[in-house]
This record gives sequence, C-alpha cells and structure tokens, in this order.
Amino acid sequence: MAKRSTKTKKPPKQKIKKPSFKLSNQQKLVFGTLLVICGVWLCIALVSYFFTGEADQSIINTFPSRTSKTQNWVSQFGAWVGEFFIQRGFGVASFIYSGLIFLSGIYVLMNLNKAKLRKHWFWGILISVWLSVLFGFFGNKTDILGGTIGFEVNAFLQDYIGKIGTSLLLLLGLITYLAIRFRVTFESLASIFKSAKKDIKNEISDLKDDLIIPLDNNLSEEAEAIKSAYEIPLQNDESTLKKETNPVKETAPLEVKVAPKEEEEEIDLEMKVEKVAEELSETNNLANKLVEDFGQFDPTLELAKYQFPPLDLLKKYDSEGITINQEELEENKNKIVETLSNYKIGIASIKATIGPTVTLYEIVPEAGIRISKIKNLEDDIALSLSALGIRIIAPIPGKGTIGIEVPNKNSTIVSMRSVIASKKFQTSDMQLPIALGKTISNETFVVDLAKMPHLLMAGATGQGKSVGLNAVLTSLLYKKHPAEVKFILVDPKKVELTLFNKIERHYLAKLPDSEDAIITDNTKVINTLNSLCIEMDNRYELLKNAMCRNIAEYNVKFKNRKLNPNDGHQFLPYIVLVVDEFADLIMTAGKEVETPIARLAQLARAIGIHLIIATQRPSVNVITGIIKANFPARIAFRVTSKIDSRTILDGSGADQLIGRGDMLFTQGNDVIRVQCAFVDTPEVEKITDYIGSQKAYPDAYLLPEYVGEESGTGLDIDISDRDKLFKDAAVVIVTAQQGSASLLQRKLKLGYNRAGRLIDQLEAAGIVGPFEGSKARQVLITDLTALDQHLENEI
Ligand SMILES: Nc1ncnc2c1ncn2[C@@H]1O[C@H](COP(=O)(O)OP(=O)(O)OP(=O)(O)O)[C@@H](O)[C@H]1O
Repeated sequence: MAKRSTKTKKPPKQKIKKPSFKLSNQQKLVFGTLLVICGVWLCIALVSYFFTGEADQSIINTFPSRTSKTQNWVSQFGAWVGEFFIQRGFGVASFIYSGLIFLSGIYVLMNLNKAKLRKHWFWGILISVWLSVLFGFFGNKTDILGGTIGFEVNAFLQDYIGKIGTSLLLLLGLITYLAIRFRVTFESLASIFKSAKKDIKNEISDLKDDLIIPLDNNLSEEAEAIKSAYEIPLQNDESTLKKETNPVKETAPLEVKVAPKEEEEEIDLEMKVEKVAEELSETNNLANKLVEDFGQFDPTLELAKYQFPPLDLLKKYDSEGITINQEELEENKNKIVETLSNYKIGIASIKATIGPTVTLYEIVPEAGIRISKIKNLEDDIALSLSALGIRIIAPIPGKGTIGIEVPNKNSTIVSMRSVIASKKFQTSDMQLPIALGKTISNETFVVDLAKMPHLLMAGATGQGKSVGLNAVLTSLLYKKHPAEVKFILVDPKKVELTLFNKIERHYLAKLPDSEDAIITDNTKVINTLNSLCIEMDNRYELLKNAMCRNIAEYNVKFKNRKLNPNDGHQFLPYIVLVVDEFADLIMTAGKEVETPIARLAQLARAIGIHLIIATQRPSVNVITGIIKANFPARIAFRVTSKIDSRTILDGSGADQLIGRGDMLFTQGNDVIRVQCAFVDTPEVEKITDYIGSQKAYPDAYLLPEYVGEESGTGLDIDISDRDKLFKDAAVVIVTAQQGSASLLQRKLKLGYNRAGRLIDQLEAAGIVGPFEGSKARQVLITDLTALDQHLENEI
C-alpha cells in the first residue's frame, strides 16, 4: 500500500533535527557513578532525617552558615534535603526518589535501555504521589509519613469529595496502576481467588485427617482393609469417606476407585495449563499480550468501510440454464452407435452428461475392442454428426469409459454472476480463488491461483482470452479486499485492461515515478519486471527474518503481532502480474523480458507473486522451454493448429474446441474442458466504477524503485549528480553506524546497483570509509548532528 512509500521517505528527515546526547564511555562512568553516589547520599539523608529532623528544625529554618551544627548524618545539606523531601514533599515515599536516582546511575553505567528508565521514573513519580496521599489520608499536618503534598492533596480532595470519595479515588488509582503496569484483568483476579479457594479447600481436607481417627473406630472390617489400601483418597474426599463408613461390602471398593481418578484429573489439568505458560517464549508472550489488548492486526483497517461489489452489478442471461433437447440427444446417440457399428465396434452401454456448451457421451465398448480403434474414428464420428469440435477422450481417466464430447446445437452462456454466486466460490477458503466457468458436468469450476502458481493462457484471436482474463480479475475483486491483493496489469494493446484504471488506488501496483498504473509501454514493462524481482528479493529477506516458509505463514504471524513493524515487517498483499499479448512483448524486448519473467516464475511462488500470461501466438519462440517449465497451469482457448495445441497443452485438443470461451484447463496432469464464464465490458465497467467510487489508499501500491543499468552515473564526486536519496542514505548509514549496501537496500527498498552507487557517493563525500572486502565499510561520521554539519560544510 501507499503507506510504504511514505515510510521510506519521511522518517530520516525527522531524525536529522533530533539532537543527540551521546556520552563517551568515560563520561558514562563518571556521570553514572555520580548518580549512584547521589542516590545513596539522599537515602542516608532521608533515613537520618527521621531521627534527627526534629532536632535540626531550628537550623533548617535559619540561613545556612558554616558554624551551625546539625545532627543529620550528612550534615546541613542533608538536613535541608531531608526537610525538603520528607516534611515539605512526599513523606516516606521520598525514598522512591533516592532509589530512582540510584537506578539511573546503574542504567548509565551499564548502558541499559533508556526507555525503560524513563518508564521507571514515570511510574516512580506517580507511586510517590499516590503513597503520600495514602499516608496523608491517615496522618495530620505535622505527620511526616505523607509529607506536605500528601496532607494538602488530601485536604483538597476531602473538601470536595469527602473521606469516602478520597479513599475510593485511592482505590481506583491502585487498580489503574495494577491494570496498566501488571496487566491485571478481572479474569486473573478471579483465578487468584479460585486458587485461594482451592488452598482453603485443601486445608479443610487436611483437617479431615483428624476426623478420620474417631470415624475409624466405626469402620467395618472390609472398609478398614480398603482404607489402608487407598489411604490417599480416603484422606482427601469427604464424601468417599462417608460412603466408606457404610458397611456395604461390594460397592465400597468401587467408589473408592472413582474418587482418586477425579482428583487426579483435576490436578493434571492445572499442571498442563502451567506448562503452556512456561513454554511460551518472551516474544510470544508479548505478541499474545498485544493480541489480547488490541486484537489481531487487521490489514483491512485502513479501508475498513470498503464494500465488496454486489452481485447485482453482473448481468443475468436469459439463455442461462441448460435446456435438454431430448431429440438432439437421441439423434446424436443414434449417430454415434451407427458410426461405430459401421466399423464393427459394439457398445455395451452409453450415457450422456449435458454441459453448457458440450454434451459428453460416455460409452463402454464391448469386450475385446481396442481403444485406439475408436480414437482413430474421431474424424468419421465428426463427419457423421456433422459437428465441429468433437473430442474423443479414450479412456476417461479414472472412469474406465470412453468419452465423446459433442457440442450442443444451442450453447448456453455461463454468466459470471452464476459462478460468483455459486456456493463453491462463495464458501471457498482458497487464498486466491478464481471462478473460471463451468465444467462439462455443469459444476462451477473454481481454482486457486496461489496453488497454480502461475498461469499461461493461449488461444487464437477472438476465442475468449480477454474475457478469460476479465473473469480471473473479476473473481479476485469479488473475493479479496484491496489490502490483500494487488494487480500489475501489462496491456500492450492499450484497450483491454484500461477499465481497471479506475481502481488504481485500491488494487493496482505501480512503479514509484510512473503516472499510469496500467503498463502499455514495453520499456516500462522491463523496469516493472525488474522492480518486481527486487520486491521478490525483499520479501524473501522478510520471510527469512521472520522464519516463515511462505507468505501465508508470514501474514498469519504478522496478524498475530509476532513480527515487529519497526524491523521492516508489514502485511504482504498478494501480487498478481497480468500480461496480455505476451508474444508482442517477447518480440520487441526478447531476453530482457524473458529473464525476469523466468526468475519470477521460478522463485516467486512462496512469496505471493503470481503471473498470468496471455498470448495469441503460442509458438515455441514465444513460450520458450524455460517459461513453459515454470507455468504448469495452462488454459487453452481454441487455437488454429495441432502444433499450437501441443505447445500449450503438450497434446492435441485445443484445436478441436468450438471457441467463444470453450477452453481446456490443465494443471499438470488431467485436461479438463471448461466453458469460461462470460463477463462483458459494461459489467467490468460497473464493477470498477463501484470500487473506484469508494475511499481509496492515497496512492497505488508502490513497487520498489528500479534504476536501469544505463541510467547510472559514474560521477560520484559531483554533488549535483548525487542520487536524490543520498541524504536519506547518509542518515540510515550514520544512524546504524554500519556502512553496507545491503542495509540501504533493505531500509530504502532499493536494488543492489543503486544501493552500491549510493555507497560510492557516500564514500566520495567522506561519510563512509573505503571498501574493506567482506567487512562493512567504516562510518566516518559519529552522529546525525555531525552529519548535518558535514553536509552543510560541503555546500
Ligand atoms: N465465455 C464466453 N462465453 C460466451 N462468449 C464468449 C466468451 N468468451 C468470448 N466470447 C465471445 O467471443 C468474443 C471475443 O472474445 P475475446 O475478446 O475475449 O477474444 P480474444 O481472444 O481476447 O481476442 P483477441 O486476442 O483478438 O483480443 C467476445 O466478444 C464474445 O462475444
């Protein structure tokens, strides 16, 4: 989302202005020791004040002079400080300040986290005020327990809200403190009470030990024996004990057995709970707390009011719904049987399945008939049925029958509305569900793009490719929130995908400096693909740091707040790259396009980047071996030759389709015939209008910047030729005190080349030292103030 771009640019600028108070190690030692001594001295002065304060009163109130003698253990100044803190300040709670000063010294000496120290001071001051008010509540004006602050605050409160109100306010303060500081909740309090109750219960049962002695005298002989065998349960359960005393011979031992079981189970359960709590790591605890307090991270929050497009935007077709033409069925059946019998092929049974465009006749040939014989009769059957697009599947995998697909005389349109509305699509929990259309048995065909993981689409002109692409995009628009998926659309024809411009700031991704999100220019495609490769590398780095194997795991972890956004982690949307007319691209840009596409196709599956490539010309020089190998999922619309069919599907079939969205889909093994769902341009327009009219992100999802090799300059020394990210890079390097190109790559989301050039420029500017082999370069500027001065001096 656009958030990322602001993130890369803004923070460094803010940091420059911040003054830094870095102490050297020697200064830390001196300053830390001073604070520790002050803390101890203050503590002595305060303790001593309790014993000597009264005696010193006369001297405290006079002007200090060298001759006056005080009894305070740390003399005049001690007496004065004691008076100031205890009598006129916080009373006994003043000791907190000596502790805080001492603690500050330790933090400085040991170079510990300053944020924690600030927290200690914050809470320390609050507690001191609360304690002094509490003591003041019980004391009087001269009382040194609460000090003047305690007394005065109490007097003020009691005037307005009375004694009861003040005590309730104090209680509220205590509960607020416990809730915020120790995250005490009502449940945890309840569990404390529960365990206390249990302790009491245990103690009561212990007391029963004593009771057993008099009861023992009344026990029958059997019960006596049982008691000695099950001494523990008898001591622990009162009810069992009572039953024991009954002289019923058979039931007694049974009941004794039940009792210990129940008791054991209870103990087991508790132990389990404790174990889980212990095993959780520190980060998990923190993450759980965050999730408890704020709930799971919700990536859709920025566009929380976003409304998915309603179904009504899609058209209903009159010709929808299959109408069975019994005559046509009979006729086709007779013709098939006849043709086959002409070639002496007997049929044991025949069954028809009617699909939206094609009817499948499944035949079981009589015993002894060779399958290849039927396969060879494809053309003869087509001739006798006088129909185009007959396909023979011999045998149908997993069925043991032979299929003959015969196009219906009146085909029905599969509307996008019907597939989107289908239960299968609506309830699918796939990551990127695509409702492609309906199969021959009239079932909605839904596939997961994330599993494919890339899709190759081919078909001669006018056979339904563009409609197919629109169906894919529409499916995703109906199922995925703008925060979850982003499209990169490449449309050299410039007309097919332009409608999607309206949803640029919702669903599209683009290069930072480009105006249009939909790419129509071939040189921009190269930059975008390379930028996508950088995005891929960055995402792999994030996944590696988060120890996740794929984007789904990563996003779950991020949602559960186990990944810190300050470390660069963020919710990663899926990215779907759609390239229409791939052949055109390959013809003009060749290797420059093929290399990044092949790289993405090979590696991008785990990090949520998926490619959909469509081409009119499925020839081998367009769909090269390397591309083919990485696109296991393929859709073939009608093609003109068997060779083209082979190039896409590794087999024939696509040349026998009837067009108009009739397609074959394969994901590696089976080939499935599907009638593609039909979505018209006005429908797409309505959907994009609907989405486009809603609140959007400030900008399209920005891809990392990619600077082509040729646009780099070698003039690192010339200030005017510096990269525009030079200053940001300098801030990153000086803040981290680490002169490495990969740090810049990560923080500023750059490619390796640009980061390398920035490092060279930083070296020329004297901010980092020379190249030192495998070690990171030395940073020559110690802090941001020095960097500011250094850069100012340059001008
Ligand atoms: N699934 C479908 N159901 C019904 N008719 C369809 C379907 N798909 C395509 N058609 C028909 O075929 C026509 C051409 O489709 P489309 O524009 O998708 O072809 P194309 O393969 O993209 O062609 P080109 O490569 O020239 O752009 C459409 O206008 C529509 O009438």
